Amino acid sequence: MSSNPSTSTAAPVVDVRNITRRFGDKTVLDDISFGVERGELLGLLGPSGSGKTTLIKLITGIDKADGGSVVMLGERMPKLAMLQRFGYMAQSDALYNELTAKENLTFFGSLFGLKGKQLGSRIQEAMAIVNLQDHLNKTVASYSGGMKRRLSLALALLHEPELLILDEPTVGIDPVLRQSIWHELGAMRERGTTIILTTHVMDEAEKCDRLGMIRDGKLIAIDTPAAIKEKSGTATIEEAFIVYGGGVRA
Ligand SMILES: Nc1ncnc2c1ncn2[C@@H]1O[C@H](COP(=O)(O)OP(=O)(O)OP(=O)(O)O)[C@@H](O)[C@H]1O
Repeated sequence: MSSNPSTSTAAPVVDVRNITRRFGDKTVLDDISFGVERGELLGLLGPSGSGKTTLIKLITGIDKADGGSVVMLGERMPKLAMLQRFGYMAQSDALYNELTAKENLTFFGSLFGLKGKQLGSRIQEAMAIVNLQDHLNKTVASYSGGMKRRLSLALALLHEPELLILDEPTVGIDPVLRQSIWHELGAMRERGTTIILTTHVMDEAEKCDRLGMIRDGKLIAIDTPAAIKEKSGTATIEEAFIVYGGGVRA
């Protein structure tokens, strides 16, 4: 892996180096390093409170590390101008409830520089991906929790960013739609989109190119799901997590 992300075509899309984040006297992320390659789908897996969202916020530049660095697409984060270069879906939906889905999409689309016919067709495409095309003109206040998650995902996809950062994208989404969203994420990855997401769901973890397993703020393993299982001598990711996290290697 290149040490200079701005000069090599093989440079990671995201390069996290020795990241540490503390809140008060609590170390929430402890010396985490990894790179994400172009077109890779990296899953971050870990129990509640392990530090996944904190890590995502540091990558996006919403939060700043106490130590270490994040370089995204060759730029040291945080950097405001980078907001247009990636799509971000936060854990809690950042939507205007009193506006319709279309108005939300139009507003965020214009922030990303989309307008006219292009904006209109992107709105249709993004809403079709999350199967909300029939609910475009409803106010967000009338949406269910799962519909709001899906609209948040449509917003993150709207400007076809080269990097997608999704914090628990499929929470509250039924299994059928979850599968179709994963299908779409796979298609985007095939087209070269780099995807970083967090998940609690083990069968989703299996679909990632690589998995970063986080426990108590430490990256306890990062590898392909197959390699993680092989190295831990386990049949499932869930078991591997226990082996890595608890140190009770088979
Ligand atoms: N702004 C903050 N101030 C103080 N503590 C925080 C802050 N943000 C996060 N934490 C703490 O950092 C730890 C990691 O939180 P984080 O939200 O990153 O975990 P997570 O793995 O994303 O959990 P979940 O899966 O439940 O979303 C938790 O103990 C949390 O209480």
